[in-house]
Amino acid sequence: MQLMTDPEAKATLAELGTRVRAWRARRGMTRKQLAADSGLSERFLADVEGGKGNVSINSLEAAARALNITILELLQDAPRPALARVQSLLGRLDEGQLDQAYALLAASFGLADEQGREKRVALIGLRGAGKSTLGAQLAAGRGVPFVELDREIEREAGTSMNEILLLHGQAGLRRLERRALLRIAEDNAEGVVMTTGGSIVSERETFDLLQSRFWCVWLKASPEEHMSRVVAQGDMRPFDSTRGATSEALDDLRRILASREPLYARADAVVDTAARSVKQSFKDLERAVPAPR
Ligand SMILES: Nc1ncnc2c1ncn2[C@@H]1O[C@H](COP(=O)(O)OP(=O)(O)OP(=O)(O)O)[C@@H](O)[C@H]1O
Ligand SMILES: O=C(O)C1=C[C@@H](O)[C@@H](O)[C@H](O)C1
Ligand SMILES: [Mg+2]
Repeated sequence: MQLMTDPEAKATLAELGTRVRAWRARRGMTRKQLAADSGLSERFLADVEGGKGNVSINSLEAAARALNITILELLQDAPRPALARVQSLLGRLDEGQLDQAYALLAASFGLADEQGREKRVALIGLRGAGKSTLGAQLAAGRGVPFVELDREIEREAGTSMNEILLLHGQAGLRRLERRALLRIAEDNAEGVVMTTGGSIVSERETFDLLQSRFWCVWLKASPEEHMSRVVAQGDMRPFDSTRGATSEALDDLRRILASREPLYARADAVVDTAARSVKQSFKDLERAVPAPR
C-alpha cells in the first residue's frame, strides 16, 4: 500500500493527529511535556499532530501511555457504543425528566449519591475562573474549611506540582489526586469547599470519583477573561506560551476550553463569571450550591 498517496490513509493520519492533539489539550499538556513523558521527540509529535507522521504502533502506545489512556481509546470512534445509545436516549428528555431518570438509574443500579455530598462543594474550571477567590469566600460564608486540592497533593507528595509531573508523569499525578480527594472527602463529612486543578475533568475515573463525593460547580468565563486574569497573575500554565498573551496562547486556551467544555458541563451547577464582578459572582455561587444544613 502506498500510504502517503492514498487519500484514505492521509485522512486517517489527519484524524489520528487531531485526536492526539485533542487529548493533549484535554490533559493541559504542552507538546514538550508529552515529548518528555513519552520519550518521543517534539518534532515527531508535531508531525503526528499535523497528520504527517507515519506513526508506528510502538510510538502510538508511548504517546497513549503518557496521556494515561489506552491505545484503543486513542483509536476508537465510539469506545462505548452502549453508552452512546443511552446518552442519545437521555438527550431526548427535558430537564425535569432528566432529574427523574438520574434518580431512577441511581436507585436501580445502587449508584445513589454518597451521603453528605451536597455539603462538600468542589469548584472546577479553567485557570482564572475564580475558583480560589470565590472558593475562599464561600467557605468563610458557610463556616467550613477551604482546601486547594493541588496544594494538598503537593503536601502529601512532599514536593511541587512540577516535580510530581517530572517524576511521575500525568498518570502519577492523577493517582495522587484520587488519593487526596478521597482523603479530603473522608476528613470533611461536615462540609468543605475545595478548588481543583483545571485538568481534573480530563480523566473519567477521577471525575466520576470527584462527582460521587462532591457537589461540583463549574466556574466559567470567556476565553479573553480567562486569559487576562491568568496574565495578571503572571503564570501562563497550561497554555502554550512563554511570551505572555500572544494570539497563539489565546488559540491554545480556546482549544483547551473547547475540548473540556462538555466535561465541565457535567457539573451539578454552572456559574458564569463573564462580565460579572467578584461580588456578583459570589452571590451567584451562593445561589448555585445547596443551602448548608
Ligand atoms: N466575576 C469574577 N469572579 C471571580 N473572579 C474574578 C471575577 N472577575 C474578576 N475576577 C478576578 O479573576 C481572578 C481569578 O483568579 P483565581 O486565582 O481565583 O482563579 P482560579 O480559578 O483559582 O485559577 P487557578 O486555576 O489558576 O488556580 C482574580 O484575580 C479575581 O479578582
Ligand atoms: O488546566 C490545566 O491543565 C492545569 C491547571 C493548573 O491548575 C495546574 O493544575 C496545571 O498547570 C494544569
Ligand atoms: Mg486557584
